[in-house]
Amino acid sequence: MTLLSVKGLGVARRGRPVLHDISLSVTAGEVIGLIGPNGAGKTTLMRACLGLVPHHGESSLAQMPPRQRARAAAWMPQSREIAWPVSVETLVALGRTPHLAPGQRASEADLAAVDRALSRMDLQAFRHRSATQLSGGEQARVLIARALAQEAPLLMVDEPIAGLDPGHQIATMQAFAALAEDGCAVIVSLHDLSLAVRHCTRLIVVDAGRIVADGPAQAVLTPALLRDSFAISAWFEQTADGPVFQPLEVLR
Ligand SMILES: Nc1ncnc2c1ncn2[C@@H]1O[C@H](COP(=O)(O)OP(=O)(O)OP(=O)(O)O)[C@@H](O)[C@H]1O
Repeated sequence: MTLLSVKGLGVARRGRPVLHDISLSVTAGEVIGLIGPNGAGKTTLMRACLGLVPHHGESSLAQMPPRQRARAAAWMPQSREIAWPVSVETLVALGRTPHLAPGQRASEADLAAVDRALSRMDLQAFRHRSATQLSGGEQARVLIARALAQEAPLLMVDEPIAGLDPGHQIATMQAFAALAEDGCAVIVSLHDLSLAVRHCTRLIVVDAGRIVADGPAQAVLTPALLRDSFAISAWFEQTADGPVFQPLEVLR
């Protein structure tokens, strides 16, 4: 099942084109790692797909009315700001808003979705803590949990694992893989190519506002692409423990 279809998407910022002619489709079961150097256009691409920035071209999500879109896709932006000192549980429950009519209280099913999200992000012990009093990494996990609680078919997350400790980085990527196995899809932007290689079914490389590669890690992360887009060399092997990727040198 196709969960996102994009054709000829482009974005200009302050009159300068930053995204050019992007076409892609996302299918249930995929964990797509959106990778590329700083300023390449990853955030802009996700925001344009969601209709959050002016764009030209087509995105199936951008065309939906906001309420329908919020049920079709959950979005966790890069900004980690939590403004209100509400409990973790209350904040994560906000993820259920698209499923509630105005004034409607959360049902047993909504509370169960909140529990699942807290559990997936290892936050049960934090349930009653004030979200503003958590560490940066803990707050990031709360915001991921809020997006998970939405239980939308497509999850779009912008650098969700930045600032998480190694165990929670791996567990978060595994949670995304489990969602995909359950028939959802995930688009995750990230800079950690080692984790991208191990946990994503597909990598999309954005460079200077264009998709320059799209496919399985082995086909995408060639020495030439790593040199041209990331200016690095790397060691990349299929091992008995799965694919292992280690950046080695800067080539510039
Ligand atoms: N509001 C804005 N006004 C002007 N230019 C912008 C704006 N937002 C983004 N840009 C520019 O658009 C380009 C793409 O930015 P974007 O945030 O999408 O990159 P990114 O790939 O997500 O980068 P990073 O890995 O550093 O988060 C950059 O050149 C950036 O400076």
